[in-house]
Amino acid sequence: MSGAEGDAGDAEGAGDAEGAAVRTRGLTKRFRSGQVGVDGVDLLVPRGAVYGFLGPNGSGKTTTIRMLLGLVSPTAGSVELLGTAMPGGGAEVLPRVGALVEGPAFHPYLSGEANLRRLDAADPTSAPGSRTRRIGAALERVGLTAAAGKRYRQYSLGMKQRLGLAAALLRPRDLLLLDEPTNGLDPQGTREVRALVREVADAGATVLVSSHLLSEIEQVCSHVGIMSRGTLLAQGPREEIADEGTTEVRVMTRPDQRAHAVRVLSGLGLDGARADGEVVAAPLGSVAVEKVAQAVVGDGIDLLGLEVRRPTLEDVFVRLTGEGFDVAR
Ligand SMILES: Nc1ncnc2c1ncn2[C@@H]1O[C@H](COP(=O)(O)OP(=O)(O)OP(=O)(O)O)[C@@H](O)[C@H]1O
Repeated sequence: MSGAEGDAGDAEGAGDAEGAAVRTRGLTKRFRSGQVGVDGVDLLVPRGAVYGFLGPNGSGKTTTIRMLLGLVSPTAGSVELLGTAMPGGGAEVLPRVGALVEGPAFHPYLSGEANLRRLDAADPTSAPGSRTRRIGAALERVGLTAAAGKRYRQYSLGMKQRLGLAAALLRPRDLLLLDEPTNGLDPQGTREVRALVREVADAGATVLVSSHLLSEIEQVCSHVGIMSRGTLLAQGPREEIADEGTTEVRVMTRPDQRAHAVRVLSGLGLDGARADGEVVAAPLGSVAVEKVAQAVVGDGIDLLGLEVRRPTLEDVFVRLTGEGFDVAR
């Protein structure tokens, strides 16, 4: 795992920093109120990554994404998108960047389709001749074809999110920055967003996608960054981050045999063996799981089940912060 504390050596290991799609150094935002929303964040999103930008509500994800896009000016620190310094290089690089951020400028009385038409027409680099086809394709990709003619103000939150995504996808992008794209979507919509993220990544784009719901996004990410209270606690390839957690063995026995099972596991050198609800659990360490099974059965305990539980990102998050992650809406 790359420590987020500006450990350049580790951070380079997460990808070629020169070829990073997003690179920030010491990115900081102090609001007028004096509150520090983002504090010294060194983001490194390698090209081609799907980077899950994870953290509970209020941890600083939106403010960071807004600073990446030049919508909020940092108090300190620097931003590079696709190798170009922001905000100075915005005119050059932003056409290659699609963004979904809260409150996009959609007109409430125009239909979804008419809104996209306006946005597309405002883009000096988009060809008018292919506009209708481009808009139709974007609406189709986000599943809004049927609601294309409905006024924006009549859209549900999920439909608004989809239209925001369609706007981000109006043209081919090298980088997509999506702030909470699954907000307001039902499970089916959430699955569709994941599929869409996979699709644009497969086509070669880099995607940074924020979420306060780990479970919604974790499976689609190649990399993750974990935010808490304005700081980036960890970032790197997802597998490496998850490996920082502890693999546990969980033994199911009859209730009257649990204390006995705890003793057997402790006898194998598994420190921290304990009865945990219906099971007896312990960090597995370097002990092979079959040894655990043999020892339990060998000592006359009825082994009703055995599970090896690999650490999830949520376990890692809880260990790093001492706090729970939002797991439900
Ligand atoms: N304009 C502002 N003025 C003062 N404080 C702000 C402002 N914008 C955000 N904050 C504060 O900065 C912190 C980070 O907010 P931010 O919206 O970046 O978090 P987030 O991780 O995106 O959360 P969420 O998932 O709820 O959007 C919060 O404590 C928030 O209240």
